[in-house]
Amino acid sequence: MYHFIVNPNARSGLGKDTWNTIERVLVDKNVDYQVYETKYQRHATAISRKITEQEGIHNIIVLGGDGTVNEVVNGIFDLERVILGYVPIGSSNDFARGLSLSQNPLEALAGILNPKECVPINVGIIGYGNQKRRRFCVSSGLGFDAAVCHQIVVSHLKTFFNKIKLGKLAYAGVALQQLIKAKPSSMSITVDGKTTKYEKVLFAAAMNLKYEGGGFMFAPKAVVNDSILNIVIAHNLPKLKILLLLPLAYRGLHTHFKGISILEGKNIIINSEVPLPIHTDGEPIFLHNKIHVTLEGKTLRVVKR
Ligand SMILES: Nc1ncnc2c1ncn2[C@@H]1O[C@H](COP(=O)(O)OP(=O)(O)OP(=O)(O)O)[C@@H](O)[C@H]1O
Repeated sequence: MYHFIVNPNARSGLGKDTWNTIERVLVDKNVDYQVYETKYQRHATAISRKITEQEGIHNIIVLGGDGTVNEVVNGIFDLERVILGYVPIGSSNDFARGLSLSQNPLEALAGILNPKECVPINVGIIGYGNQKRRRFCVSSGLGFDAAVCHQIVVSHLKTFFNKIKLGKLAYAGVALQQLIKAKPSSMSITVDGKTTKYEKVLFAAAMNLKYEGGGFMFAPKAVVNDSILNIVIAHNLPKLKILLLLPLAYRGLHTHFKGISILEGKNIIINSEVPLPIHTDGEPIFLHNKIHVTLEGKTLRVVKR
């Protein structure tokens, strides 16, 4: 039995259309499936928790964007008892990009129904506030990148630009606006017990996969199942230089420049002098000074093709 968790609203309604196409194939092929459409924020977490609380191995297929994958993974009761399939239709698709999954829905479905390769992936955990925790698959961090995610959610720009198939333009516009507003902060970053102080940090992100923000290859050396997180720190950078580095980051070339530091480790504590927005897989969480990032002990199997 395949459990499809579908965000009909992903990419401003494309989720529903894609599901209709997928469902025709499932009916045609006589596949045993159950569909659950998400109706509100975090609904996908409740659905996946309910499915995975049952005994046995569960085939869960997510149809949505990175945010829906994040919500589903946060609901999984036991990571080792799930095989996750993914039909990516979000605006960012960094999870699919980082794992080199097909971004063609029917091709992705064919792989899910007849898998040739599954990859075990590490799952990150961010701790913040009063003992709150969230899992992530792509990245989690604080500062500028999280501020962009916040603003995207409150501005409705993404809905408009998605409708005219230019979702990425919404991110570019908001990123520019947030860059102008950004006030870099001092941070002390402890990785596996070693603390380094950084001045004027624009953002610090713990990355499990290479890409975030809709295709920025911020961590070119990240490997999804090496049990190591890459911590990308952008610090002491004039804003004009950041504008020049962002396009280079699409190809991972920003790492050659002063002001970009990348650390590696699995137990990370970030203390910021001022409270900053934080995010998990692009889903915003409000302002915090301190985060603790690490990895789950168990991996999650994802159908690759
Ligand atoms: N029925 C719904 N109506 C409105 N929002 C929903 C609904 N179902 C889920 N959501 C919320 O939509 C948000 C974003 O969804 P998702 O990530 O699937 O698509 P996206 O934003 O288009 O893609 P991406 O995250 O890759 O940019 C999630 O935070 C989720 O909680």
